[in-house]
Amino acid sequence: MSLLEVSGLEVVLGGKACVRDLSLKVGEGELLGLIGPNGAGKSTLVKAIAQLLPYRGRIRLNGQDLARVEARERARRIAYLSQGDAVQWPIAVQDLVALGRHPYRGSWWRGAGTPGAEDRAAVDAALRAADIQHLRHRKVTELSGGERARARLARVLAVQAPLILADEPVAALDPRHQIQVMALLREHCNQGGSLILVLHDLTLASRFCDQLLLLDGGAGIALGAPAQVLTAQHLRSVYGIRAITGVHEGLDYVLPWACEPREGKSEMTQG
Ligand SMILES: Nc1ncnc2c1ncn2[C@@H]1O[C@H](COP(=O)(O)OP(=O)(O)OP(=O)(O)O)[C@@H](O)[C@H]1O
Repeated sequence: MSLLEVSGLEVVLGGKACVRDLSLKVGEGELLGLIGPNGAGKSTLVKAIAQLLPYRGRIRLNGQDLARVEARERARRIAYLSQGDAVQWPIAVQDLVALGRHPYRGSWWRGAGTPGAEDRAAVDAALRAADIQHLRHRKVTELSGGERARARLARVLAVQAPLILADEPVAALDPRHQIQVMALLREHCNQGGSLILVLHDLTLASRFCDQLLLLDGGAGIALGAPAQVLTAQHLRSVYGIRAITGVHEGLDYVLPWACEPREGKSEMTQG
C-alpha cells in the first residue's frame, strides 16, 4: 500500500481551477519531485495535501482519509515547509527548530512543560543534518537567506514525520548546500521516509528524485521516472526550453540551455 494516495484532486481558488483532476501515489522511501513553470499549481497541490486549502477529491495517508485525521496527529505524520523564507520573530534558531516538536507537546496552557530528552535529541539531530549547529543561538531574523532556509528546513526535520512536504527548500541555497540538502532529503527517503518536493532545478530533480510529476496549468502533464518526464518534447511544450542532457556517474542530467518557441500542450503521460 502507498503511504500517500491522492485521487481526483481539484482545488479552486478565486473561481479558478488551480489543480485539476490530479492523482498520484507516494510509497514509503519514495521522493516525488513536483516540477512545472511558475503558476503551474505546485504549491497549491502541496498545500492541499497539507490540509491548508479546501479541495475536492480524496487524500489518504496510510489508507486513512487525511481530512478526518485529528490535527495534532496529522502534524506528527506530515511535516510541511512552506515556500519563501519569512520568519517574523527574532527568535533563536534552536527555538525555531524546537517548534517542530510542538505536535508532541501538550497544550501550552495546560502546562506542556520543558522539552524532553527526545525533543532535545530531535532538535540536535535536525541542526546537525542542516549543518547549522554553529548558528543555534543566533536570531533567525539576523541570518543570511541561505542560513535561514536551512534553519526552516531543520524545523521540519525535527518533526521526524514519515512524510515531508517541502516547497522549494533549496531555492536560496548556494550550490554546495543545495547538493547537501538534496542528499539529506534523499537520506530521509533511504531511511524509509517519504517526501514531496517542489523544485525548479531540473538537474537536481533528475538526479535526486525517484519520480517526477510535471504540472502545467493545474493539470498533470507527465508522471514517472525523471528520464520519462524530462523529455525534449515536455521541456519544449511546457517550459519552452531546450536542454543539454547526458549521463554522468550512471545518472541522467538535464541542463536547461536555451528558449524555444512553445508548442501545443501535451497529454498526461504516465511512466
Ligand atoms: N489564494 C489564491 N487565490 C487565487 N488564485 C491563486 C491563489 N493562490 C494561488 N493562485 C493561483 O493558482 C495558480 C497556481 O499557483 P501556485 O502557487 O500553486 O503555482 P506554483 O506552481 O507553485 O508557482 P511558482 O513556481 O511560481 O511558485 C496561479 O495561477 C496562482 O495565481
